[in-house]
Amino acid sequence: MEIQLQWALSEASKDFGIGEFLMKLVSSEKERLNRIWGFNEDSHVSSSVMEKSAPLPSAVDGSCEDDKKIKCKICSQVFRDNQEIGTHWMENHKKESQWLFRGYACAICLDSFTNKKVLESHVQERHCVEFVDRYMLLQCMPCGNHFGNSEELWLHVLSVHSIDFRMSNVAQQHNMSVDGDSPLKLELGNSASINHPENSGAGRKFICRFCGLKFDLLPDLGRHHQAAHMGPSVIGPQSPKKGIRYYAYKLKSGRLSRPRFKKGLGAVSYRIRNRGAANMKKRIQASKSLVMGEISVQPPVSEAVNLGRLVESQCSSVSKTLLSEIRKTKPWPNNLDILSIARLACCKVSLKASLEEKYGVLPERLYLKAAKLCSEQNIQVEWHQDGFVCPNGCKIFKDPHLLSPLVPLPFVERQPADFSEQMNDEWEVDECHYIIDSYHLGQRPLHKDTILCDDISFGQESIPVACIVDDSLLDSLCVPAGSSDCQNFRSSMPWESFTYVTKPVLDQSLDLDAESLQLGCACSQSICCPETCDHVYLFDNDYEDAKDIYGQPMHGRFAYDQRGRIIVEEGYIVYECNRRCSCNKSCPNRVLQNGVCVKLEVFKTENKGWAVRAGEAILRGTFVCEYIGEVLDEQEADKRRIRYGAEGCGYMFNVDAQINDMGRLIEEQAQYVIDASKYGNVSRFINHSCLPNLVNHQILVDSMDYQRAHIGLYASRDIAIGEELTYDYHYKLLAGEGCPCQCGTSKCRGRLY
Ligand SMILES: C[S@@+](CC[C@H](N)C(=O)[O-])C[C@H]1O[C@@H](n2cnc3c(N)ncnc32)[C@H](O)[C@@H]1O
Repeated sequence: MEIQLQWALSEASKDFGIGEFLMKLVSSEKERLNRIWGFNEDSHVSSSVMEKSAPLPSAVDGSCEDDKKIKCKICSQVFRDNQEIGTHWMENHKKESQWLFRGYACAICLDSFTNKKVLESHVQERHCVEFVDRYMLLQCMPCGNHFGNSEELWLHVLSVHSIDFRMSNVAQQHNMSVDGDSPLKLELGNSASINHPENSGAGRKFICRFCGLKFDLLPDLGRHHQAAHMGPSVIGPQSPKKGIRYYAYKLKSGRLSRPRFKKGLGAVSYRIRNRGAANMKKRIQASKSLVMGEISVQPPVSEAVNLGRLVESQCSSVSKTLLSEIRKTKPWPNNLDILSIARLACCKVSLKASLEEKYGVLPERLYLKAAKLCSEQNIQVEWHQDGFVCPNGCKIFKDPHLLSPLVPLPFVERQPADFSEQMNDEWEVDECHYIIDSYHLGQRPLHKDTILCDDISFGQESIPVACIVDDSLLDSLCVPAGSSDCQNFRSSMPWESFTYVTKPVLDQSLDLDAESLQLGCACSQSICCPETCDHVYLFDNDYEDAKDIYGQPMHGRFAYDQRGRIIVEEGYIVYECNRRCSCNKSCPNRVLQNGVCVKLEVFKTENKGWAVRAGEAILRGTFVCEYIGEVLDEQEADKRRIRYGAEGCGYMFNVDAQINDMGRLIEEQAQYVIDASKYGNVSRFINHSCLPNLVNHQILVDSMDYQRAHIGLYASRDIAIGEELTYDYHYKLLAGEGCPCQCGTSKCRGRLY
C-alpha cells in the first residue's frame, strides 16, 4: 500500500488529469464499499447492518448460542475467536485500544505515564537529560508490563488481555434486561461498558466502572478515567503550589471552594452517622467486584482452542511475548535499589552479582548508572574507574569496546535496533561524562567521624539511630560554661538530656475522649484497598476537592502510594488504619504508625548544635519520623514557655503555627503543642531551615480527635545520603534581635524567631 500510494502521489503531481482520475477511483471505490457493507457517512458502524451482512458463521439471535459468541464490546460485531477479534480491534478500534492499553514508562526510573508529553517533561525535569526515544518504554496499562515497541505491546495485549475486547456475557445479558437507570449498570464491562442501541433501546453509552459516570464516546471515558482514577505516577508534573494569598483572594472574592473540613466531635458524629452510607457504598463496591471477578475469568478451553489455531509465525511471536513476560517476572531495580546495592559493592563484579541475584538479568554495564547515582549522592566509589583492581580479588570482565571514562565520548544519536541496545547506550554515554564531572572535579576533603553512640533509641527504633561527631568538632562536646577540662563531656551527650520514646505522651491537661472516637474500617482483607476502605471514604467525605502533590484529585485514593510515600498535598488530615481494623502492618494505609524506616544519624554541627542527617538516600514523600513529645494544651504550653524562657523553647512544636496555607483557612484550628524537651525521639534534633527538605502532615491513627493527630515529617524532595534534614519551624518573628538563623540557604529569612 505504501509503495502504491507513493507511486500514485508522484504520478498525480506530474499530471493533474491523473490526480483527478485517482480521486474518482477512490470515491467510486468508497461508494462500492458503502453499498456492500452498509456504511454511511454519519456512523461508520451500523451494527444492525453489520450483523446481517458480515460473513460470520454464527447468528446474532438465538439465546443458547450467545454464551459461545465473542462480541466486540465496542461495535457488537461477532467473532469466532480471540485472534479474529484482535485483528478487528487493530483495524477498527485502534484509537480505543490505545486509550485502554497503551501507557508509557520512563526507561530510567520506570515511572509510569499515560501521556508521552508528560513522560518527556518527566525525563527532562527528573533526570535532567534531553528527552530522546530511548528513554521511553511502552507500558501495558492493565498490567504494567513494559515493552520496547508497539508491536510487542499489541502481541502481549492479544495474548493476555484479549478478554478486554469482548463484551462480557454478563454485560450482554444485562444489556438486554436492565433498564437505563439501574445501578446494575455499574457492574458492566471491564474498563468500559456499552449499552447496545438495539438491546437497550437507548443510545450507546460507556460507563466508568469506578464511579458509574456515563459517556457517549470511549475517548471521553478514557480522559475521565485518566483524570479521575489514575494513580499519581501516571500523571503530569506537579502543579505549582498555591499560597495563602491565593486562597485568601479566592475567599474574599467568593470564589473559594475550599475543602470541606469537619473537625472535632461534630465532625466525628457526622462521620459516624455517615457510616451507614459508607457501608452501603462498600456493599455496592463488593457486589461490583464480585461481578467483575466473574467477568474476568477466562474459560481455559478457549485458550487451548486459540493456541491450536496459531500458525508458525504467530507461535514465534507468542513465544517472544511469553519470554518477555518471564523476563519481567522479576521487577527491575529502581534508582534507590541500585544505589543501596552499589554502596556496599566492592567492585563491578560484586555489584553485578548482587543485582542479578535479586533482579535477574539486567542491562550490561549497569555499574555506570550505579556510579552515576553514587556520584549524585556524594558516595565515593573507586570501582567505576577504568583499570580498577578489586582488593577482594574479584575478576572484572574487561570489555575491549569500553572506552576509559577519561576519554570524552562523542554523543552520537543512533536508532538502536532493539531495546536492550537502547539501555546499553544510555548507560554508556551519559554516565561516563557525569562521573568525570562530579568525581574528578568535585572532590571533597575527607572527614573522619567518631561514633559516640550506635543507637540513641537503645533498640526502640527498628533502625538504629547513631550519634556521630566529626573529629574536628570533638572538642566542642566539652561543656563550655567556663570549664576547661572535659569532666562534663558525658553530660553533653545528646541522648542523655531526654527520655527516648516512640509514642506521644499525652499530658493530663488535654481533655480527650480518644478511645471511643476511634473508627476501624470494615475491610476484611489483611491489606485494605482504596475502593472499599472506610478511611478513604472518610477522607473523601471531609475533603471533596483534595488534590495530590501532582494536582490530581485524591478521590478514592489512599494518601500514600504503593511504596508508602505520601502523595496528598500538605494541609489535609490523613486517616491511617488502626487497631480496630482487620488489616495488618503491611496495609498501604499504615505508614507513620510503623515508625522510622529510614536510616537517620544525629550529628554535631558547627553552629546549630545537634542535627539529623540522612543515613541513606531518601526519596520524595517518604515518611522520615514523627515529631514525638508530650502533647499539651495551649494553657499548659504557655506555662512551660514562661518556665523555659525564650531560648529553652526550642523543642516545642506548635501545631497551630505549623498548619500550612490550606489549614490556616480552616475554622477550628489545632490548639495543641508537642513538647519534646523531656520526652522525645530523633525528631527533636531536626533543625530549622528556611528552604527545608521535610514537610509535616497531621495523621490520625488512634483517635479521630484532631487534637490527637500525629505530626509526621515526610521528605518534600529527594534527599541525598548525608544531607541534613530540616523543616520550617514557622516561628513568629519577635520584637528585638531574636535568634539568627544559620540555615545558610538562599531563601534564609535571617532569623529563627
Ligand atoms: C528542636 S531543636 C533542634 C536541635 C538542636 N540543634 C539541638 O542541639 O538539640 C531547636 C533548636 O536548635 C537550634 N536551631 C535549629 N535550627 C536552627 C537554625 N536554622 N539556626 C540556628 N539555630 C537553629 C535553635 O537553638 C533551636 O532552638
